[in-house]
Amino acid sequence: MTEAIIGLSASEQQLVAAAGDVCTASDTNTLFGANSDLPMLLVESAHCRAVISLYGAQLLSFAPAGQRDFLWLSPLERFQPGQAIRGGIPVCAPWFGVNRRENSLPKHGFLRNRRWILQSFNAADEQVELSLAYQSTEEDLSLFAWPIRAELRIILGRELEQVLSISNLGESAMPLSFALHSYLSVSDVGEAKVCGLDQQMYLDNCQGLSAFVQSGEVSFPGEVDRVYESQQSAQQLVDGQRTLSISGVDCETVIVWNPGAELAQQMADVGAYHKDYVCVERGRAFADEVILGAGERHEAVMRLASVD
Ligand SMILES: O=P(O)(O)OC[C@H]1O[C@H](O)[C@H](O)[C@@H](O)[C@@H]1O
Repeated sequence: MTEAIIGLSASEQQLVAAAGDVCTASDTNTLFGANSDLPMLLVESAHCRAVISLYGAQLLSFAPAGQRDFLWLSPLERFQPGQAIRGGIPVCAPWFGVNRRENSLPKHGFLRNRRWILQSFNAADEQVELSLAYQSTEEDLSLFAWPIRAELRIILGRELEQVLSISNLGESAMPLSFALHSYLSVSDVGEAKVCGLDQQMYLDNCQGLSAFVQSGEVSFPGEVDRVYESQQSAQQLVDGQRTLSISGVDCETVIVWNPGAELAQQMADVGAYHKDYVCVERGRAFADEVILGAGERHEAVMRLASVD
């Protein structure tokens, strides 16, 4: 057994071994030269290359063959256990942003800071599909009173699909908000535009969540932090020669975020690299929050595709 798979359980190692050349168990030191050894999966198929962190069930890199990475991962990231990884697609749940009932709780819930379990891996001709799961612990109940089970299916082909499902294992109705918080790579945030939100109402998180109406495309002259509720259609991130489409099912809240130069300077893991990404997130938050009855489950799908 090599050092690289020490962080995996026996059943995870079996799944990786059965996948053959398509999947390799690795770690943050091997892949990113970090001073840590968080377990990572490297997927290399005929159609794409991807890196998945078992901490947070976080896809960190996804590049279809012949294309540049869809995702941004901070070059300053240090991959320390218990700290959210800056980049890729963090799973923010069971609440999004500041908890609106108890604002002292950690931002964006706890799922992005937990070790998920690899529960299946299937490689077919056109795509690779893996699923990761997390079931909340006694410790989590002090943060969120309802026990939950979360499952994330990651489907990797020439496009990317993520299916997040969260079940309420408790005995009473549970408030759920969440986001698949995609950090999308751009060549220059100053030139990037997000289309598909014209004339939509948004809550401006830079102005105390006051409501405004979007006029035209979203551009990024400085800090932008906006929440568009109840969006049924797709958005497009236009970045020079590349356009990415972001769409979803049962995740109608779209969050568009870039901290801008000034705020980024105060973020140790962003700094000048804020120019290299735009977040176009999909989830359910604010007016789109879900109330899940005892035993109920919510499933959301997000798709990212290049439309060049
Ligand atoms: O720094 P984090 O906790 O990862 O949050 C990063 C960002 O997430 C979302 O996009 C929010 O709308 C922003 O207000 C927040 O700054």
